[in-house]
Amino acid sequence: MIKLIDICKTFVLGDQPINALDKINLDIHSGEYLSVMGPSGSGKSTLLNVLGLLDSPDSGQYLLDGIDTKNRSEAELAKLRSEKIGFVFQAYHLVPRLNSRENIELPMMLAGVNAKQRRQLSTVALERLGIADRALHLPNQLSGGQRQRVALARAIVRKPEIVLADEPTGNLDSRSGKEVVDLLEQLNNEGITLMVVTHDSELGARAKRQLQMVDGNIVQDKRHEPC
Ligand SMILES: Nc1ncnc2c1ncn2[C@@H]1O[C@H](COP(=O)(O)OP(=O)(O)OP(=O)(O)O)[C@@H](O)[C@H]1O
Repeated sequence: MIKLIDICKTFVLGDQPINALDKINLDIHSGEYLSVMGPSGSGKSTLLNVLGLLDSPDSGQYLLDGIDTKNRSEAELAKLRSEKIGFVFQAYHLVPRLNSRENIELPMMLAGVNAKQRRQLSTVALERLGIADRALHLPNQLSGGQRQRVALARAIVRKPEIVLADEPTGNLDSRSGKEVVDLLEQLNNEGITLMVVTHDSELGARAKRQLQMVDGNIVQDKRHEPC
């Protein structure tokens, strides 16, 4: 489903180049559940951003469902993103002046989905995430856990093939965090590929495949042995 070949991404701060991704090679198959761990600055978020087509690599090849993502226009990338990828971020990234339903519908609106279909899909997502009674609330009228549910509803509303989650429980208390993880894992059980970046070793250990990054390299790629 995903193939990264010799992916490099360098940031230059002053005259100091930083190899955030240093020749990354990675194959991800449909339905996998991966965690990405590693020290701060090791390249985890950069990897997620490249996978999510939010950032482009400087060199190397990224194939998504066999499609070479290189030299694509922003419109083509946006289409691929909206059809195939859902994002969940630590800071939720909800639009403050839009209510839950509007936040969930916003990416569909930008993608040109008609109002009736948007309404149908957002209703299903709101119910699925247990926040139907919060449809008209603004983000600042919601708890952290509820905000993350809205963000999750927005991520899955168009049934993406892969959900990329960057510290999805980072701002949540342990109970809300567990609920969000349970929801993500349910999605994975239904076949969605799931990749979670986390500093939380307990959360990372739940994934069936665990990647460890150091200095822009994947230094460990461990799979759970079945009992
Ligand atoms: N936009 C940018 N400009 C300059 N340097 C950047 C930029 N984004 C990331 N970096 C650098 O690239 C390296 C990798 O950053 P990245 O955010 O991917 O690490 P991370 O493992 O996700 O860290 P953390 O766990 O702290 O979130 C870091 O050294 C960071 O300072």
